[in-house]
Amino acid sequence: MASRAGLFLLPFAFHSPPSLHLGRRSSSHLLMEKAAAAAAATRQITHVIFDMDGLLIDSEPFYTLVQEKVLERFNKTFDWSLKAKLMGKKAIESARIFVEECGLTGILTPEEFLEEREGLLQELFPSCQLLPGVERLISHLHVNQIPMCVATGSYKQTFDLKTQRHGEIFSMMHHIVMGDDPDVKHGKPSPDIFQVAANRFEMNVDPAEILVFEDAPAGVAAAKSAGMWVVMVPDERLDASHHKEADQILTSLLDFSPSLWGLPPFTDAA
Ligand SMILES: O=P(O)(O)OC[C@H](O)CO
Ligand SMILES: [Mg+2]
Repeated sequence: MASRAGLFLLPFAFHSPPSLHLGRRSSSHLLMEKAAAAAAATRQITHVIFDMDGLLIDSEPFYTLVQEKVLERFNKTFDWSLKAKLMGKKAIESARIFVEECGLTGILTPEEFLEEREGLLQELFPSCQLLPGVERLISHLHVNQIPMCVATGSYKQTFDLKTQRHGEIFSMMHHIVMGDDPDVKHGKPSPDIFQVAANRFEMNVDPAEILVFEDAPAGVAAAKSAGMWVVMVPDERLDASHHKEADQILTSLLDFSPSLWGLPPFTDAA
């Protein structure tokens, strides 16, 4: 379980391929290996890819609220074990899972569910706020000229609604890849969206020099399949069994330490 201190580094030697995991250790082992891993960190991160929903902006509670509303009509309840399967996926893919898992096949089609959900979300999305630590980290990476981008399962239409108040932050991104991008054949947990995002940086980037920030199990799996490192910032209601694949778990981006990944350290005391 990630320590409440917020920093939990899975034990691995930084020079090993990011997909190699040694599994969990006791906490004392962890602390030793964390120090060893940090000291042995030869892997320099040169580029960063951010997930969006639930990582940069607080849109996930709106998805939960609306999905609860839809289920109320059928006297069914929504829970986090289902949410864990939906997060980060392309809209139509998560809709199919929702209808099937909730036993609504033949009653509500995924397309009908999406239409109802997106209709309810239209009013909520414009009030999406940035999550803690986002503005500080993105501004810091921008000032230090670290290339970064966004890779989100959100479609363009909902992306514009969610980000309309945060133009300055998203303007610091080199590019933004969305769920309805024609080059993204499969949604997370397929690696497609992170591979497309990596290929759109100015220069060829070794996936092992890319750090991904994600909140969802599907996103973490996609980043690992793409051969990248991944910091997971999960909602505290997400069961810890979904944390396994991440290279680091944080309770908030406020706890992120850039120098642990070879990135320029924060200079403010914040
Ligand atoms: O990839 P994310 O986390 O920005 O999320 C995408 C949403 O789940 C879109 O439906
Ligand atoms: Mg997300």
